Amino acid sequence: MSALVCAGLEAGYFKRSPCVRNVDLTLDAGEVVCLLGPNGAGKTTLLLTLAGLLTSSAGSVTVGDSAVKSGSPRAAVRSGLVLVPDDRALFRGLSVRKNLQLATHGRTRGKQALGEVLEYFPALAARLKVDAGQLSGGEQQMLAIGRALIQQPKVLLIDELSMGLAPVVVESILPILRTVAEQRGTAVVLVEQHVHLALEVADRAVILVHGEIALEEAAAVLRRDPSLVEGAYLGARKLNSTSGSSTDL
Ligand SMILES: Nc1ncnc2c1ncn2[C@@H]1O[C@H](COP(=O)(O)OP(=O)(O)OP(=O)(O)O)[C@@H](O)[C@H]1O
Repeated sequence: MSALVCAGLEAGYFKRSPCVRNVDLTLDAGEVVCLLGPNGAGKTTLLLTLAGLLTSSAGSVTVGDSAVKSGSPRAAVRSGLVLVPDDRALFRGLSVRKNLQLATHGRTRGKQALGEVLEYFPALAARLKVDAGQLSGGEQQMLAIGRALIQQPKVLLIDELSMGLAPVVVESILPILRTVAEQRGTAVVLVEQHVHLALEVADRAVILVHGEIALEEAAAVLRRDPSLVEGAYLGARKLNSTSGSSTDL
């Protein structure tokens, strides 16, 4: 059974002009998919819709064998869809420990889950008493991912993992996601601007252009032939040459 099936998904901010259309996406348990695409392609919109923070105007989302109610963050989390948003949404004035403990609220095995997170991110174990706002960008991202992992996601959605981070920091975090996917069977959808780094850890890439899937291909194929990625992006740039994409191909 697939971890996530998204069929004919359509969503956006205005009724008659969806900015994500016809999205069919299936992820197996333990699979890491990087969601790529130029600025404004609809990557964040798709993740927000999967996380129930936007209501879809068409299509369906299924996690395991359960249909997920659209537009309900609570239903999404209960189904196992957990989002790490691009702003990380940490409680900056609370300690690392408190941020993690809050995520254990209402969870059975909360303490064990917290311990597991510290095993994935030993850097956080040394910073438990420090306020989240005092952490480095990389540590904040680890905390945001750690907090999401405490929710025991079946599907982990990570938006702009590298936002504000040096590539070397991104390189240290990405393999941990791979390990999480392999050890826990968590499916991961990763939005990442450093395309070559994302392709190193992903099984598959999905390239969104103007809200629709323009290319879906095994990461190994795209690593061997990056021109396929460039081709999909360039198609978008021809139509939108002033957008100033910040993506690092
Ligand atoms: N809150 C909003 N209200 C109205 N339109 C929005 C809103 N957020 C995004 N959009 C528009 O929706 C479209 C898709 O944006 P989205 O942020 O999903 O793209 P993205 O692929 O994540 O881009 P980026 O890489 O720049 O973050 C864009 O045209 C954007 O201008």
